Amino acid sequence: MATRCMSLRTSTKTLLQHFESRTAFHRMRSVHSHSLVCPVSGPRQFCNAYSGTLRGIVSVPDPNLHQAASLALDNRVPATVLTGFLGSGKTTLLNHILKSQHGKRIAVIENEFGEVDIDGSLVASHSSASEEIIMVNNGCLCCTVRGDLVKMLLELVKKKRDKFDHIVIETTGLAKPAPVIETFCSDELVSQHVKLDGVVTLVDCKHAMKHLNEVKPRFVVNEAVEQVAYADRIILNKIDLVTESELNILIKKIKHINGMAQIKQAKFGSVDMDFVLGVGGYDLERIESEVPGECPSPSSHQDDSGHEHKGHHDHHHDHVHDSSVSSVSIVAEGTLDLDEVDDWLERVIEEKGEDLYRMKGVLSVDGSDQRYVLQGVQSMLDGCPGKTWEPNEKRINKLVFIGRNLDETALRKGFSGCLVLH
Ligand SMILES: Nc1nc2c(ncn2[C@@H]2O[C@H](COP(=O)(O)OP(=O)(O)OP(=O)(O)O)[C@@H](O)[C@H]2O)c(=O)[nH]1
Repeated sequence: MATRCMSLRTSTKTLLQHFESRTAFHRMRSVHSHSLVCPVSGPRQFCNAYSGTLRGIVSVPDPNLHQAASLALDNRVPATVLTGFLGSGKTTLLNHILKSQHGKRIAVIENEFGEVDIDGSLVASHSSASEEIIMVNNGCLCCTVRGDLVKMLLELVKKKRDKFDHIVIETTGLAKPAPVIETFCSDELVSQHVKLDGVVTLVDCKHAMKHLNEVKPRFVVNEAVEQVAYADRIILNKIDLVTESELNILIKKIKHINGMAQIKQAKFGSVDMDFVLGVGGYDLERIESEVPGECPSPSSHQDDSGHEHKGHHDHHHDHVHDSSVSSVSIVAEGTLDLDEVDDWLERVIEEKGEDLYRMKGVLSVDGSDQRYVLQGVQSMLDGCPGKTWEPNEKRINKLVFIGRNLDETALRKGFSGCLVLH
């Protein structure tokens, strides 16, 4: 049975220990009492949210509870977070989801600013009666009503678990996705019953560029950028309102921010349901198909500041700090010293703090015939051994980082430092 860790990165050698101890959960816990390990097929117990400067593994779950949980198959209910700027088409997509024939019973959590639940009535009037629609009013899920989200998720799974198969959470257009995502990891009870399936971001093709380019005061988050950065799936909606060249410029911009998410174009949120539901964006088992095999912008590209990078396939040019949110993809052949990777990623997380949004990777580890897959959200890391390399297969490492002020040169250097030279 493979093991998995989900941890705040403080102690060293964690990845290595998880890799080496993948068949020995109990041994693992005693060897590395700070780690949080659970079987790959069982429910993730919880992980720890970053809290200020406190960086440590907070607790180890009760072994009995953990064992019981690991025995049960993962029957947690999947949850999709629907995000996107004001008016981008979230409610339109939600109605599409509720009316489509996907065979899933959907519970909806709506988050509406203001006292009148307009979106709720819009959704309710369009959908069949079987869906459960819960409103969270007067606040934004990402801040004031995050506790309400926890309460609602728990109420849903405890009292009505047999009535639905999937939860869709529509956030307000001004919501920051990170705190909502963290709710699924940092709340122990929620993570026992609900698993985050994916973050689906709606982009209003007509107005997105303006919002993405908006310069905010220092320390003020550009929500539109963050919503794109955290997405597992991006729907470029309202394509009927833009020209092809406008659309292409927008796509380039979005891929620069998030080189990992799959993108689809749509009118009135009309996309296949398997693009939205059952994404598995946080499943280590599916990481490999999610990590792109190439750098997202192989040709020369222009960033927000308008300065051009004479890029080429492997981006080996000197890249100064990009002050915006962007993604850096590393695709390179070779084998890595997992111990070094562990130290390096720990340093990256320490240094970047909350500026590191998302990370996914498939690594070739020295001395092992299995891939090592990992993913992270901010300071949380989750990793485990994956599929076996074929005997003659090229061992290509793929790593994608999405965040603010990413120093591509430093990331590439850090990665190279972990390669084993034979
Ligand atoms: N032309 C056009 N209009 C669209 C499209 N998708 C949605 N709309 C319209 O855009 C408006 C806003 O759509 P909503 O689905 O309410 O957007 P929302 O993201 O839920 O809006 P907020 O809840 O205010 O953030 C509605 O009038 C929709 O009918 C599209 O693809 N093309």
